[in-house]
Order: sequence, then structure tokens, then C-alpha cells
Amino acid sequence: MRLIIKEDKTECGDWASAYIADKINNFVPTKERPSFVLGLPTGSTPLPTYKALISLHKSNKVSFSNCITFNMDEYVNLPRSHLESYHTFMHANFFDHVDIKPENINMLNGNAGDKSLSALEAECEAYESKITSCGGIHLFLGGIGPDGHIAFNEPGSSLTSRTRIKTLAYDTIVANSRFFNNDITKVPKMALTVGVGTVMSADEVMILITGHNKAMALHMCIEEGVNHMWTVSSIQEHRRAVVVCDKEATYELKVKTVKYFEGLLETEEFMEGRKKRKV
Ligand SMILES: N[C@@H]1[C@@H](O)[C@H](O)[C@@H](COP(=O)(O)O)O[C@@H]1O
Repeated sequence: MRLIIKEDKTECGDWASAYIADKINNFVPTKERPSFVLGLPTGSTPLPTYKALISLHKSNKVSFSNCITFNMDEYVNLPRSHLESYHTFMHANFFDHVDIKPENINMLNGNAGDKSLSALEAECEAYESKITSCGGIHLFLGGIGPDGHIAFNEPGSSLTSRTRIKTLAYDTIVANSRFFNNDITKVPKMALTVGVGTVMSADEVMILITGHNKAMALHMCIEEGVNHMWTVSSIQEHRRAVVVCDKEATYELKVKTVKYFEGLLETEEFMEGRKKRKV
């Protein structure tokens, strides 16, 4: 696993976007996997990355015309057009500003069918099948909650879970109430979410962790063992995982850990400086 420590969230977004653009630009389509498949998160953490990707796109450094996207999660029973639906968020902050084909955008529908549990379960199963039919996800980008949850895989979620319905933890409802006028009664209590196993099945996983309120989660993610109470920690078992964090998020890490990963990055950047970068 790589840990990339940057000064602040803007630098994290610049680094992550350049990395993603490189992956898209260097993608070689095959018969089985003709498009680059990207897993995407919502939340405030990925915003600088989306902003930087839009800017790379506008300066013709990356195109999303051969990308298929799968979003991580969506609230149940919140109208798609609601200002705080993840559908609205993704269009406003990313999709509407790049050249992705509308038919290549995949988002879970929290209002599927008659919204019964069986209709929502069918929606989740269909989502997993669609990911499989696209040949799997090349790169899954994610953020985390302060309790280390990834997507809506709350503490105690199975680390092999797949897309399903989840009841939100009280902490998450409180954390997300900032988007609903700080009124917890307005926050949906259920969501559809990809599983930890769905994220970990991607060829590559990139997790963005910024801000001091995520410092404990970063510590549990990289310095402690794999634990279902901090679901992001399962990336320790992934073959190609990269965590991009800012200085504030490192406040609970050992100095030795920070120095170790900073040293690795310095060497890496020195080597990369010799290569001609595309973006
Ligand atoms: N389901 C989302 C997660 O995918 C996201 O990572 C988290 C953190 O959001 P933020 O980046 O705003 O802290 O919020 C929600 O719980």
C-alpha cells in the first residue's frame, strides 16, 4: 500500500487527478474490457479531485469519452432531483463538466421500483451484475467517514460485502446532517451502497483522507490491523492500494510512519522527474 502525504486538500486533489488522468490516458482497451471503468465517491473530500479533473479535461489533457463510471452509494427514498441526492451532487460537481457519455454513468437508484425491500435488493443485484458485465472496475476512488467507513459500509460491515441496502449509523446521520440544515430528522436513514468486497474487487483502489477529523480513521486504516469496525482498513489486503492524505489527517500517525512514507514518495518523485509525464 502507498501513502501519499500532501500539504493540504487542494494538493491531494491535484495529485489524485493527475494519477487518475494518467491511468485513463494509458488505458489500452481490450475486447473484454473496452472502456476504462471508474468507481466514484461523493462527499466533500473528493471535490478538489473533481475540480482538478474538470480542469485537466478543459485543457484537453484527459477525456472521459471512453470511461464508464459506477458511483458508490445513494440514499434510499430521497428524490433524484433533491439537492442532496448523490445523483444531483455528481452531476453538479463532475459529470456536467466533462465529456462522459450519459449512458456510461451508473448510479444506484434509491427509489427503484415500488421502493420495497425486494425492489431495492433487485437494484443492488443488477448493479453488481452490470459491474461484472463491464469487466470489473479498473480504479475505485473513495473517501471515508470519520469512523473509517467506506461508501456506506458502516462499522461492523462484512469485509466481503457486496452491493446492498444499509441502515445508516447514528454517527453518519449526524455527520451528514450538515447537508440537511443540521436537522437529523431530514437525513435519510437508509442507503444503497457497494460493499467493501465490491470496492476491493477493483484492480486498484485509491482512498482520499483529508482533515483532522479523519486522523483517527487514517491511523486505524494504516497502523492497526484489518478490522470490520474500521471498514477502510481492508485496503491493507489489496494488491494495489493508494491512500492520499493531507498533513492534518496524519496527526494521529507515528512520526516514524509519516517519515517512512514521505521518504518513499521523495524517492519516487525523484525517479518520476526523469520520465516525461503526460499530465
Ligand atoms: N457515503 C459517503 C461516503 O462515501 C463519504 O466518504 C463520507 C465522507 O464524506 P466527507 O468527504 O464529506 O467527509 O460521507 C458519506 O458517508
